[in-house]
Amino acid sequence: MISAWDADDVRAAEAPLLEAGEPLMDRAAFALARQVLADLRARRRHLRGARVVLLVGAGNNGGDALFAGAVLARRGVAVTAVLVSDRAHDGGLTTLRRAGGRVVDLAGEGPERVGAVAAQAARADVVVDGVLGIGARGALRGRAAELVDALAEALARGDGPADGPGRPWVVAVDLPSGIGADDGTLPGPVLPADRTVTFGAVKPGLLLPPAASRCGEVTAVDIGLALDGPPALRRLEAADVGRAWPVPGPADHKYTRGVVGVVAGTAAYPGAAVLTTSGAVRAGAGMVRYRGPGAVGQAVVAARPEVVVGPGRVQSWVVGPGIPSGPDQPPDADDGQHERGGAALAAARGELAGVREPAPAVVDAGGLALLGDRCPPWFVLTPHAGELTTLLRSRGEDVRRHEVEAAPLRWARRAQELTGATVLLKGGVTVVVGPRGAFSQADAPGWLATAGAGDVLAGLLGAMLAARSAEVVEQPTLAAEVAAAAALVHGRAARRANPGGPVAALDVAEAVPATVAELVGR
Ligand SMILES: NC(=O)C1=CN([C@@H]2O[C@H](COP(=O)(O)OP(=O)(O)OC[C@H]3O[C@@H](n4cnc5c(N)ncnc54)[C@H](O)[C@@H]3O)[C@@H](O)[C@H]2O)[C@@H](O)CC1
Ligand SMILES: [K+]
Repeated sequence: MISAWDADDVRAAEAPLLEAGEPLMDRAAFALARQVLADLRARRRHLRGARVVLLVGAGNNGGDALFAGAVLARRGVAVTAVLVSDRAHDGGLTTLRRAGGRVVDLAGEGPERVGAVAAQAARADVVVDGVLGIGARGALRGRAAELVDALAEALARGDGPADGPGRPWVVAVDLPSGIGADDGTLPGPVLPADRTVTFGAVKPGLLLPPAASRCGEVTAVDIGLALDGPPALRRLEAADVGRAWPVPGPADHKYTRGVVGVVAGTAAYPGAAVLTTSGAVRAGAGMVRYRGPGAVGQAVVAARPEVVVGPGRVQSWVVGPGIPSGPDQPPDADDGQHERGGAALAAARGELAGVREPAPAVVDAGGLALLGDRCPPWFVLTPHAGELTTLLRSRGEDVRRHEVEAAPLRWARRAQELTGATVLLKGGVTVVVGPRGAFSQADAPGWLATAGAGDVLAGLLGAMLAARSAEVVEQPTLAAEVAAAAALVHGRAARRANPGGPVAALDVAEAVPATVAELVGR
């Protein structure tokens, strides 16, 4: 598991150590220098003659870069520090100069000089981005913004060392300067990094869209901070999911494995019913019950003879894939699925006459229009950004889709607060928010963005919730963890279905059993 802490928590953990005189910056800078040396060695035969440009801001982030630059200079690397602010870390600057580093001051310079320096930096072997760290407030401003803009443009054009592999390797210090450390937003220009060396703890912004795609490989360095509060964000890894997977024993039967009830698909969209039930069957549900129009039920059974059509005991519900949601739908276009979905959600709340036990529910697509005012945390909503926008707007938030995409954690959290449910926001990186704690999962290849993939995820998640039905209802935080695990399995199954190439949704479902076997076999 990767845990990430907000900037304030990192600062609070640093404070007592700094007071005690612990050399945190030395540790950070030394680790940064070691990583840059390793990256240089991977790219060229000799350190001597290698060129490193440091982009240096006013604060301690720039200090880290300057001290690391001094270590590099002592190893024979040609180091140039470009100061983008009126101030720079005094000790760092003196140390770099003593080690033989050059300093270029951009304070008071015009756009021409900024352009020339950017062109020089574009010919370095490594650019170290130490403009801003966790002290950043809003978008990069002034000279820093101009330089980063010019350099990002030069790098995108492919200007770079004639004898090198095309362009410099960019290493961000703590985080790519100008991203939102806590929320992964991109308020302004950012120099995309190939690697981010982050100190003390991973910051949530490094794991969250849209900033995560600007961070490259994230290398976390321990500088001795004790972060003992709960992390702001977590990311499950394969071993976490393997450990938690309920592997059946000799005493298990279909009801201990979990029965998934699926309300999905209509005559117009029968495929969603096939894909959702396939996802649930392939994830190892004890049994899958389909609830829907007869003709769709026949298609489901033809594809998956394991599925039982009709009512009966259910330990988790999946409501909504392939069910229309728009107000412009004629009332009979849903083949009775809204009514079945409403009954399923009432049963899942524990409010249906004759149903004693509440049960977890996955609420997807058209099911989202069936939610009441407040939901229990064992309801997992699985919208994409467009559906989340509709949900938020229906609850009074004046928000547009592009705003949701620009700050997915913020808006998933808002939807969690407004509904009480657990929210899984689908995307290239999946964000899950429960009543306490959030996850981000980046397991899926881009190829997974294909019609029907979400239906498979809904079925897969339904099966995972059914297997731990009572626990999920009892522990308000568990649904989010199970949802994050489902996103991991889904993404890995897509990779397994066709490594490096296109996948169809049903192929993803078919790849789930082998994916799970690999996870639990660890
Ligand atoms: N506190 C510590 O002891 C440690 C801090 N470390 C480093 O220190 C960093 C935090 O240092 P600071 O708190 O000095 O903050 P930063 O270095 O992130 O930047 C703060 C400075 O940037 C300016 N600034 C803020 N927003 C700006 C914007 N949008 N455009 C232009 N300038 C802006 C501020 O005026 C301030 O002077 C961490 O990210 C990490 O790299 C590490 O050395 C480890 C130890
Ligand atoms: K930085």
